[in-house]
Amino acid sequence: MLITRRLEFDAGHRISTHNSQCRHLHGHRYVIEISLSGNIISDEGVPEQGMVLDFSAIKRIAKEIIVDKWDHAFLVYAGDKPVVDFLQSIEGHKTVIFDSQPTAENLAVKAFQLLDRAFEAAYGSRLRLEQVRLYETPNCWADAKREKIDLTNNS
Ligand SMILES: Nc1nc2c(c(=O)[nH]1)N=C([C@H](O)[C@H](O)COP(=O)(O)OP(=O)(O)OP(=O)(O)O)CN2
Ligand SMILES: [Zn+2]
Repeated sequence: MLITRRLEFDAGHRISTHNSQCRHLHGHRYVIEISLSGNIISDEGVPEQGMVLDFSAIKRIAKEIIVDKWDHAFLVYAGDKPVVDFLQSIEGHKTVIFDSQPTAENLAVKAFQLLDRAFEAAYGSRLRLEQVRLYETPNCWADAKREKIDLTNNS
């Protein structure tokens, strides 16, 4: 069985190497959809009877690991030096520095790597993170699927 929980957050970014609009500082209402596979719990009378996992448990982990950290932050590539320097000159600014450009693709992969570790720590082999879908706009999204991404570089 596959279940999915959707959450939303706001963040700023730019793609410093982009050849058009996206090189400018701007923001998005991002949407993240987290899909997990597992068996439906059939134990009689337990709170999660009939569920793979309570959707609120997915929300709790996603908020702690991704949403609360990225929401109202500026997501910036470490190699985008002018912007990194600018953001660091603002005392207390909420900035998240990535080792790659903050495209929908790279953010989906990063979210997958972080969430995979968290769900594995919490639920072991009972559940498996299968996909993280990240919408940058209602019309543009990227899917990080387990079988398609590198899980070795997840620092
Ligand atoms: N493959 C990717 N292409 C682009 C990315 C990306 O992350 N991966 N990102 C951008 C920009 O960040 C940009 O904000 C996307 O905006 P845009 O292409 O304008 O998307 P819209 O949904 O707003 O498009 P409309 O045609 O205006 O509806 C660019 N490319
Ligand atoms: Zn953008």
